[in-house]
Amino acid sequence: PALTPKQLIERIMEAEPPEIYLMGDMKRPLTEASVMMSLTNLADKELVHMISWAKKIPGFMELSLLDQVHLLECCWLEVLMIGLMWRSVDQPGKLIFSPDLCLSREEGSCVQGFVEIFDMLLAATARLRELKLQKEEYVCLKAMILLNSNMCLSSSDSGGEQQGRSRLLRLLDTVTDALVWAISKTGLTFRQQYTRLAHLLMLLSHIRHISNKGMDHLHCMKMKNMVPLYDLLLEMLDAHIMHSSIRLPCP
Ligand SMILES: Cc1cc(O)cc2c1CC(c1ccc(O)cc1)=C2c1ccccc1
Repeated sequence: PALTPKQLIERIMEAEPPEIYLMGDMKRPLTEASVMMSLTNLADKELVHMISWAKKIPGFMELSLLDQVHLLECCWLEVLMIGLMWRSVDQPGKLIFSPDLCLSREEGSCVQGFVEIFDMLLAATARLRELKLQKEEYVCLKAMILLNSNMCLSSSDSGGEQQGRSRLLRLLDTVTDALVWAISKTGLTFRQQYTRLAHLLMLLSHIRHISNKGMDHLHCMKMKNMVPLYDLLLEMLDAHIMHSSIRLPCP
């Protein structure tokens, strides 16, 4: 039986991952190495929760295992980043990586090449604040990032693949219906509702852009042995590098 938009949102809200504490792992003073070490430590923990989050999204488990892996490989940093933005929405000028790891852009500048990406993250976060993003809208957007990451690593176009693709698109439509439902609860006029839908969806292209910049930066950090990427993270990073055509030289 198909879920109503309200029921789908309730299921996705329940799937939300817990807040991760670094447990005092953040060594002061901040150095490039200590920041990247802490972010790697944090992200590695978050990825474990991200996988169980995805499996709780109704319909995700019905996709082929290959599709499930491809979607997560493609969007994991986008999902981490929209989560970061959501946690930071009430604290202008700061990025709340975790309750015990908040960085200002000055502190971020201690990592070479970080401040440009920080500013993009802070600007996108300011946009969420301006839009007064609701949690119901946030969880729909995050699920759309996963389902819309378009299997950028899509395999051959066999018959099964076509069936998988149409199932994925139907799933994406159910989350779109849930987002439209969440927006309709904000008491806006119809015109204001579809304008808000456009504003929220346009944010997704910024998040993809910031994630691509972050992935390039992370790759350079890895090449400089700045981040001890753990197995899961290494696989995720390598999947991106393997499938990205042009690799800019590390600055
Ligand atoms: C801007 C930038 C540049 C960069 O090189 C790396 C990262 C980031 C942000 C970020 C991040 C981590 C956790 C989050 O919850 C949200 C974002 C990471 C990062 C670090 C190590 C492993 C994985 C991801």
